[in-house]
Amino acid sequence: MTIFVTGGAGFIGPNFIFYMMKKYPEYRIVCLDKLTYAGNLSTLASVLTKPNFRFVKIDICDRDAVYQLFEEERPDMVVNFAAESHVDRSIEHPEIFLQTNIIGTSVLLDACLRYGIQRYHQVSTDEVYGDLPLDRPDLFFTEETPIRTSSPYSSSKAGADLLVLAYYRTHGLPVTISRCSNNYGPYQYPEKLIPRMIINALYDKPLPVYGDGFNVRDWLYVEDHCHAIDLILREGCIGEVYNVGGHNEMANIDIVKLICKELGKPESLITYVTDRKGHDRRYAIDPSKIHRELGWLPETKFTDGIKKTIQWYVSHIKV
Ligand SMILES: Cc1cn([C@H]2C[C@H](O)[C@@H](COP(=O)(O)OP(=O)(O)O[C@H]3O[C@H](C)C(=O)[C@H](O)[C@H]3O)O2)c(=O)[nH]c1=O
Repeated sequence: MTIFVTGGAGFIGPNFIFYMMKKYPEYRIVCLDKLTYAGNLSTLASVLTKPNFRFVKIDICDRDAVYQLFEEERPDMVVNFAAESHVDRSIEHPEIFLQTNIIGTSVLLDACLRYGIQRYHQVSTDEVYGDLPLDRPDLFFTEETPIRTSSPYSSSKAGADLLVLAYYRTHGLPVTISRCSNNYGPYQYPEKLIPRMIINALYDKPLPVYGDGFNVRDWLYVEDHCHAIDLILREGCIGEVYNVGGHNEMANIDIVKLICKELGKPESLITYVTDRKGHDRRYAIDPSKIHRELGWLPETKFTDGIKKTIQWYVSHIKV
């Protein structure tokens, strides 16, 4: 079994590589990564010299290079984590997001068609469903919730999802899609809420909270997400979408206060700043489909996951 993991030097990608190499030591993993600002080859140091691992610096938009790699390796599966993922950056530079997230996906799909594949899995996001109001805690995103994007980032991810489903319908390509909620854990680039707040707090720098701080996200520990993708690869139905959520809604301000408390830092570091344009209010996933069909549930309690995450950053940052 050879698996291509794109975006494997980013955040969720390397966590998935470690998860799979530990669980399936007989698999060959080929990591494809462009090494953008958010990628870091040293993350993969512990696996780089393993005989069943190969790293290839490659842009998934580079059709010739991608085809060449498919020719050499003939992968059985492709799991596509490669994406520009930061909403704020997508507002400033949408074109990079359209390029990597849509064109890159289309190149991978074409390569899968050309060389044949057992499974193409697209790692997507709950942001394709838009947002939910704060005063309707009874509402959740299901797989039937209409696509209704807010940002260039989520629009590019929705476009990619539609393309993936079109390759299933048109060509019968064996695809699956997972739409996850906000991930947290080790190796996340510190532009995202949790690592940014941990690192700023460690340096006693201001903690910039957008708007009123009451926007809600549904936090999922990255290892639980990796487990869900593994299950979808093995037992998921071709052509299906699975929502993967932490069932763990929290307001941003509560997370920032918790981080201050865990690190023994004063809440006076918290600074309210101008809100993100088009800022989604609340994300909340109904994970009942993946639970019912594949038996998956998030296992990591937020109180444990956030402690592990803080500990990881503390041990990797020199203050
Ligand atoms: C960086 C930052 C963020 N925020 C707020 C904005 C959001 O309400 C929340 C989380 O923001 P973040 O940018 O970490 O993540 P989202 O915009 O929710 O999107 C994330 O989760 C989904 C599922 C993806 O698919 C995205 O790729 C991923 O970036 O904290 C602040 O208040 N201050 C800050 O400095």
